[in-house]
Amino acid sequence: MVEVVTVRTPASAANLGPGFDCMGAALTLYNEFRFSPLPDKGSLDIDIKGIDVAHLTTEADNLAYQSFKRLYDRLGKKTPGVKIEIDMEIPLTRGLGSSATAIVAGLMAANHWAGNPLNQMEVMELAIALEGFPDNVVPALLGGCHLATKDESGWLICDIPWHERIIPVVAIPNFELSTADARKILPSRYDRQDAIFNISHLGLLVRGLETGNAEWLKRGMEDRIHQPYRKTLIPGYDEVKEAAINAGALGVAISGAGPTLIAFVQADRGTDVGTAMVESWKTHGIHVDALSLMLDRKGTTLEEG
Ligand SMILES: Nc1ncnc2c1ncn2[C@@H]1O[C@H](COP(=O)(O)OP(=O)(O)O)[C@@H](O)[C@H]1O
Ligand SMILES: N[C@@H](CCOP(=O)(O)O)C(=O)O
Repeated sequence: MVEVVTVRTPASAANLGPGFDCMGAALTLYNEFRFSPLPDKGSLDIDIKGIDVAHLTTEADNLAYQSFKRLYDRLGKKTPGVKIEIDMEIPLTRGLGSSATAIVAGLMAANHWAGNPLNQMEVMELAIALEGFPDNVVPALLGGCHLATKDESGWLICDIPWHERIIPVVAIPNFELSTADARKILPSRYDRQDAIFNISHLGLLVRGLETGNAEWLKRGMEDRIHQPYRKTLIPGYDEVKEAAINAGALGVAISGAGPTLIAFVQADRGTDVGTAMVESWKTHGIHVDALSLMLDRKGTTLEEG
């Protein structure tokens, strides 16, 4: 008999500038998913509360259920009846990895109910395949800041040291930008100089995160693979970024596919930087919530009951 399980999964900021489709960090903002058994195989009941619930389906195409079912399909087993209660804290479609939380939670719960036939790496590979890129699901699952790369021998996950004085501040505008739409506008080929720019800046960013070095962080969050294209979808991007830097941000980048911007600050500058971003966006008629968060170091947790 399977038990009720509660899965708590953190938000994530992917890319962090030059780490497009490979690097991301888990943040202390969470969605919670409670899975309870229903007697009839294949039956489903979904109940969602919290932020942005009106935008989510409670039918079988819900991403948490799709992911839950995907694991049973992979095992060649019939999906058991399940009630999923979701408590949303992470705003939807804003570049904070809400889709990754649904994928990771569905897979983790199903794996647990099935008796853990897949190890953590196998669950992660399934999650990456469902999301299409690794930089949200990997930090969401493991916590911390991670880089993921793949070659013919499979995925390799590398943890990125994070200086304890670096605080992530996210400014979340009140409009949505779907990741699919924000990927469509990217070119499929890049100039060699742009590739070199990104490779060198990712190196700077990694060392900046490790040491807290302000110059390395500021320049290390620049990139030429996605931000120059995506900023055209984010009204006020240049001004808001400048306002954050003037208020003391160490560096600023689009969080994931946007429209949220993430600034790194030193401990005591979170409020100043958040307020500067809110005020700057206000001049474009855009309401913004600014949150001073921390790096989540635990990743996804699963508890019985
Ligand atoms: N808690 C959730 N439960 C079910 N589906 C979710 C949940 N969170 C996100 N999703 C799905 O993910 C989509 C948003 O994904 P995406 O455009 O990648 O934005 P984000 O940056 O928030 O991940 C939603 O439209 C919805 O289909
Ligand atoms: N690397 C992806 C990350 C998307 O993150 P999300 O939180 O916006 O879903 C991309 O940049 O497309």
